[in-house]
Amino acid sequence: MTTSTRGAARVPAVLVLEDGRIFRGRAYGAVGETFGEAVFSTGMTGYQETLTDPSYHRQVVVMTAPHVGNTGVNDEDAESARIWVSGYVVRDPARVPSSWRSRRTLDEELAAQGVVGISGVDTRALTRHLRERGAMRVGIFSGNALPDEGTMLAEVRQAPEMTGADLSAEVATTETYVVPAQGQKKFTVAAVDLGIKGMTPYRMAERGIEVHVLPATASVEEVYAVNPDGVFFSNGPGDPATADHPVALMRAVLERGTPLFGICFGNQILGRALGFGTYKLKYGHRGINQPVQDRTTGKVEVTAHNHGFAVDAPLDTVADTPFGRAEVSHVCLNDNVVEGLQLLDKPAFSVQYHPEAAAGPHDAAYLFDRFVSLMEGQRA
Ligand SMILES: NC(=O)CC[C@H](N)C(=O)O
Repeated sequence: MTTSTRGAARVPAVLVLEDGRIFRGRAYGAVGETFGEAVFSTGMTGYQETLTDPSYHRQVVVMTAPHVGNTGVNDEDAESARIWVSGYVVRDPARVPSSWRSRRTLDEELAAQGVVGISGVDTRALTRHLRERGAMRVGIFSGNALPDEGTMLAEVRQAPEMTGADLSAEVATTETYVVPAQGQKKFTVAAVDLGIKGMTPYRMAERGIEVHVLPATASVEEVYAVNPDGVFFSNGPGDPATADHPVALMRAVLERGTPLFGICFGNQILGRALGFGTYKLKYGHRGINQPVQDRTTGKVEVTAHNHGFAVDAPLDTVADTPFGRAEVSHVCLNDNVVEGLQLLDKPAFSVQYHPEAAAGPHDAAYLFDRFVSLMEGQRA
C-alpha cells in the first residue's frame, strides 16, 4: 500500500484568476508557480487519464468532483508518457489511496513530475465563476513566501492566451512509430499525431488495424508512403485556427478519397478543411458525462469530452463544400454544439468528442467500427 507523504499540504497556495478573483488553499503536488487556462472537468473519475491527455497542455484543470486521488496512480492508465496539465485544482485530496493497482499517491506523482497544484479550494464556487465569466488565464502560486496579490495578478495577465495557441508540435511524437494490429491484420491506418491519446491507436489495433502514428508535421508523401487504407487525425491541444498544416494535409487526403476519421482536434480540422470556421466556447466541454445525439440514427450516447473550441457549421442544412455535400452528424444535447461532421460524397467523418473513452463510457465505440466499414467499402 502507498501512503501519502502529504508534505506539501502544510504549504500555503493561492490561485489567482485573470479577472482578479483569488482562492486560497494549500500546495498539492509540486511547490512553485504555474500558469495556464483555467478549465473545469466534470468527470467523477478518470483523473489519471485526464492528467496525461496531451490536449490539456497549457491548461489548469479544476476538478468538480470534490474528492480526488482516491485510487492513487497506477502503471496502466496513463494516456501518454507524462502529465500534460500545467496545473491542478482539487477540493479534498484523498489522504490514503485505495486500489490494488495503486503504486503511488497522486500527490507524489504530481510532485515527481513537477506539476504545481492546489487543494482545499472551493471548486464549486470556482466552477460557477468560470461558467459565468468564461475560461480565462490563471496562476497557482505556492510557497511560504508568496508575492503580493498585485504582482501575482500581473504575472497571470502576462501568460499566453489559449486563443491563437499553436501547440500540437509541442506534444506530438517527432518519430513515426507503429502500433501493431491485434490478431490478423486487416488494414493499415496513417494516424497524424496532433497530441494523440494512447487508447486511440489501441481501439484501432483491437479491430485488426496496424496504426502508423506520424508526427504532426508529416507531409502528404509521408502519409501515403505507409500505403494506408485510411487516414486518422487525432485530438490535440491549442486553437484549431492555427492548424494550417494539418488542414492542408487533410484536404489532400479528401482529394484522393481515402477513408478518413478525425477525433476532437481532428473534427475541427475537418471543419476547416470543408471551409467552416471554428470558435472558442465560453467554457468548453470537459468530462465523461456529456449527452450527444447521433443524428444519423437518432440514438443518444453519453460521451467523454475535452474541447474548448467548436466548429461553426449549419445544424439543419446540408452544406455544399469543395469536397461535396457535408452535414452535422452529431450534436451536444446540452447546448447544440456541433459534435460531429460527415461527408455525403466522400468516405470521411469526424467527432468532436472521445469514442476511445479513456476515461469514459463506451457508448461511442461504434465510431471505430464505422471507420472500419468505410475502409471495407473502399476495398469492395
Ligand atoms: N481534445 C482536443 O482535441 C481538443 C481540441 C482543441 N484543442 C479544443 O480545445 O477544442
